[in-house]
Amino acid sequence: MLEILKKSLKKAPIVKRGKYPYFIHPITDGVPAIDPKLLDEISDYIIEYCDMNVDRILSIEAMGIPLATAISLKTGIPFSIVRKRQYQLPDEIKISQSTGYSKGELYINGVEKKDRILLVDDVISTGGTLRFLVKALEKKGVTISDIIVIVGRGDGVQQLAGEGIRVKTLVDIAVSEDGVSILEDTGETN
Ligand SMILES: O=P(O)(O)OC[C@H]1O[C@H](OP(=O)(O)OP(=O)(O)O)[C@H](O)[C@@H]1O
Ligand code: HPA
Repeated sequence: MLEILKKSLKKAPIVKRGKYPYFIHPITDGVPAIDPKLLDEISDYIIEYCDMNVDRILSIEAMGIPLATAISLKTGIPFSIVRKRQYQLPDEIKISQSTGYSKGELYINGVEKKDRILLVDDVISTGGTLRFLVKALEKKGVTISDIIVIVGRGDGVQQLAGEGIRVKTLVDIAVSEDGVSILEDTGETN
């Protein structure tokens, strides 16, 4: 199950961003290239595993976009993108983004209070990005059917679980300066 994803993760190179060992992978970086077979494998799995009874898929710029596109094409469900750019639309929600290696702002547009959404992203590490996003969506009154993330690393999933936010991952990994290893049977979907 998810063999293309696991095989490709084991080959991911590591670079240091400050002290943070950052793995580089097609799904999390678009580098070196996204194999359509990989996207196909992942999107089929998500459609099978998640509650797809939703009005909208919500993804986060940048690397949530190919995932949401693939799922949208297969299901006919439209998707919105949480952007790093401000639009100054009347209902825009600004949130802080904090990862293991960066800080910035994200801007939510295109979701309505009555919406039921599937939230999809490429990777969770500290959980900083999803924490603020989920809280802002809940405050707006949006219903989140599932939060699905392709790769789990670090303790973000556990941290958020402790705060009542359930994140499903397809594959969990450990990352060191030497490379990526797959943690079998630790993710909720494995
Ligand atoms: O759990 P966290 O520590 O918050 O890290 C996860 C976030 O980090 C990446 O965002 P980034 O803005 O770096 O990525 P991208 O523009 O390459 O998608 C990724 O897409 C997640 O949104
Ligand atoms: O190690 C990583 N690689 C790619 N994207 C990421 N987002 C958070 N951590 C990482």
